[in-house]
Amino acid sequence: MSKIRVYEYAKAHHTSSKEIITKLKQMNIEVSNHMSMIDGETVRKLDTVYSGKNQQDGKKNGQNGPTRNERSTRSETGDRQGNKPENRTRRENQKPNHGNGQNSKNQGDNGNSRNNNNNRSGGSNRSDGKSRTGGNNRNNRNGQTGGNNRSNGNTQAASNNRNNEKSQAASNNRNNGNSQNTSNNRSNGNTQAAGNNRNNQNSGNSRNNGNNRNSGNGNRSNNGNRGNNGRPFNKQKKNNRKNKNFKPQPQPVQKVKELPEKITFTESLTVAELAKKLYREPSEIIKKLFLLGVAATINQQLDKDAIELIASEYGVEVEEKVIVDQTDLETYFTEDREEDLEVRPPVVTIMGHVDHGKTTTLDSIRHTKVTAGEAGGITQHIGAYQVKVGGKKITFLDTPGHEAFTTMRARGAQVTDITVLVVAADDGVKPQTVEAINHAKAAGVPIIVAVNKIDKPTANPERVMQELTEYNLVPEDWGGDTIFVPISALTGEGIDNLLEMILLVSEVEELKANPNRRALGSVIEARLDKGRGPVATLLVQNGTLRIGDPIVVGHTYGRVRAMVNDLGRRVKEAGPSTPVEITGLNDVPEAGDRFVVFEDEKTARQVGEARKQQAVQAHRNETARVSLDTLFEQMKQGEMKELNVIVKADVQGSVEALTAALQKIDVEGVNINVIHTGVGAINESDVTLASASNAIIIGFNVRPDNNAKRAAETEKVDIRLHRIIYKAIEEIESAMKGMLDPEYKEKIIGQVEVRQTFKVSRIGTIAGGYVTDGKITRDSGVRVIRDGVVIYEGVIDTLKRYKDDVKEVNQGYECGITIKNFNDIKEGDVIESFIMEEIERA
Ligand SMILES: Nc1nc2c(ncn2[C@@H]2O[C@H](COP(=O)(O)OP(=O)(O)OP(=O)(O)O)[C@@H](O)[C@H]2O)c(=O)[nH]1
Repeated sequence: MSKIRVYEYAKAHHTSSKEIITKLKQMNIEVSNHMSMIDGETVRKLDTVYSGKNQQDGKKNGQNGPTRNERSTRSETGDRQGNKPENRTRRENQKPNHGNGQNSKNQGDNGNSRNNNNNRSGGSNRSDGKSRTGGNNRNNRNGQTGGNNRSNGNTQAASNNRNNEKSQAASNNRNNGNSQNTSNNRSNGNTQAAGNNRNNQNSGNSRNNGNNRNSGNGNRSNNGNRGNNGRPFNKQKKNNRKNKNFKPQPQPVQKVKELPEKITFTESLTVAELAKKLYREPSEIIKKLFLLGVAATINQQLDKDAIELIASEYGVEVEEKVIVDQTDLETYFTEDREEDLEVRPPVVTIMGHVDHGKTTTLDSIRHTKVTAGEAGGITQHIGAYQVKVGGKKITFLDTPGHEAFTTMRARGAQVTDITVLVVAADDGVKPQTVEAINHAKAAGVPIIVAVNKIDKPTANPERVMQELTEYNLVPEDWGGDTIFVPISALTGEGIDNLLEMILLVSEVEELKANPNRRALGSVIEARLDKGRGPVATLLVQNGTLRIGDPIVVGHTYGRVRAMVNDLGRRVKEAGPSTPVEITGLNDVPEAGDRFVVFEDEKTARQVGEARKQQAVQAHRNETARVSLDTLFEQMKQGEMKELNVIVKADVQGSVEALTAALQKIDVEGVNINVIHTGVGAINESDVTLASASNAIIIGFNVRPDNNAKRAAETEKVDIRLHRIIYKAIEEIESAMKGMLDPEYKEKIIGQVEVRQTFKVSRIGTIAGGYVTDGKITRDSGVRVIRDGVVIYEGVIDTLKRYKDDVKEVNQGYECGITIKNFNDIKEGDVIESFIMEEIERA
């Protein structure tokens, strides 16, 4: 036997998936849920249990009701073979009755009555004579052919048959809206006791309950009932013929909609929603859930498991639709299958200290390689260029420096594969060299060191190597794994070697992309061109970009109108790692923005417009960066595992002391990671790095310069300034423990002009004043200002209006004030009232 799903097996064996799963567990066969596949072997094992059990079920209790088709088949057999199989059918039909307590009771009764009925039918044979035994079978057969009534008529009162006739006719009509049972009830009502009718009502929709009903009737009415039964059975058969294969809910007479083949949902469905999708009454779903041990209300949300379980009960396939945020461009940056990947050129950024030769190196590479290789090309600055070395391409971002690199990274674009760190051999490691190292390390990008200016007589490459070992950049010759290439950007010496090394590292990095998909990548730079409109240099990071592609770039969108490469040539397509300048966007994007090509322009426009809206909204809300104030919250929510810190101080000694002390802080769950240290003022580069790495900056005896201040404000970077090391440590530690004291800010709330003073023994000097501005409150702090100078600061002792103590006095009113421990108040003094307000933490 081939593989089969648990629920299919359960269906086929008239049992619940749950029971099969339990049974399998008992057999030590693990299945996760009802959708799990079971193999032939397992099926055989199950068969040993269920094939026997089924028969028994059939004989003994029929708890696991068969599908109706089966039921009808059996009843058919029963009809042909005699009472016993019919009896089985009836018992099996108990299942639908489980729906509510009353029903179950009835079932029990019915079950009994059914049995009894069989007995009775035997008995009835006796009592009714020929009519019953023969009549029964015949009836059923007749029922099939439509001659039922007549055969019944032979044995019973004609009126009964007529009733049946009528009732059936009526039932056919009525059934359109109601259950068959009801109709049966009515027909039975003519012939039977009212008690039956109640049973019928309880029985719910199932036709089989009709049997029960009939069974419950006295012998006298059995014939009539059988007549009734005959018809439904008959109908069942017709239905059976229609649906050869299993159809769990074929209520043929009712206009119940066919079950859908498949239903879909996202996240969850309420019982009512699921019922609607399955074209079933919610009560039916609630019953099923009840049988599965879940007491649910109509508005209850069902989880995926419950939905699948219920759907499997009906044999309906379920598909969960995961909502993808179409506007999140990151979701399009999906992994490719290994077999679709092809090697792509590395993207290289050149970093280093001022004047160490970054630009000269970039120019040197470009001139020797680009112009020589691509004859006739007029190099054009588009923010990046490609060179060919031995048939392999390398892409250089030609905005040197780590600022651009980190700005891009801060915007989520990690475009660089390899960093070339240019260090002048005559100058050695300088602050920006260290910054560059830290920026590259924070981004996890491999570093190749280009020791530049080796043509200079003062060049000392050894010293550079020595100094860099301090930053874990150890040359291979010295047992490390960093590639050092001595070059002279000016003379071109060593440039070829540098390029070779870049290719070597890129090979190790196994840089690959899939050229056969819609393009995705990042913006290198963008500007507004007077003639051409918005112009953006895009770096294709995956896929192939083509002219005419509908595209979303950051918060802009459009269609790629024209593409120009770094040689100023028009191109029709650009593969992975290729920089191209495009036009056709509706607005100017920003460097570091992501771009994604869409299938059609409509979607691109929708996504682009939605992103624009979001950007406006986001700008209003401003994303929360890590700050000491929110650190504890983020730690609690498990968002922070590592606190990135940048340390800037006045002297190297302080930097080291502070760094060492920070690293010793031991608070469970969070590590402190000092990503960059430096001597001197906090600069813009520190802020960009902090922003890109979600770090906080600690300044010791240093201040941020104006650019840094501005950048920190816009980027929402938390800068903490200290003059005492242990205070800095304490602050971080308490922030990590969630014990940062609230911050207070003074707020001046009013001014009182002293117009008179009264000296009262035992009380002191009372100032008779007039509130000229704002108000003064009983609990506010006060400052006594005389001739623009604060002469006393304290708190109010009493505040009165006439003789009454008051809580506050507003502008335009007079009041009497005494100040605690201060009696030197004079006419003309101004009493300033203030309160300390807690600053809301971001
Ligand atoms: N002798 C010698 N001079 C060099 C070499 N490389 C660069 N220079 C000189 O060093 C100076 C600075 O070079 P740049 O390429 O502008 O340095 P940079 O790192 O780009 O400088 P910034 O753009 O200011 O950060 C220029 O005068 C270059 O001519 C070299 O290999 N040898």
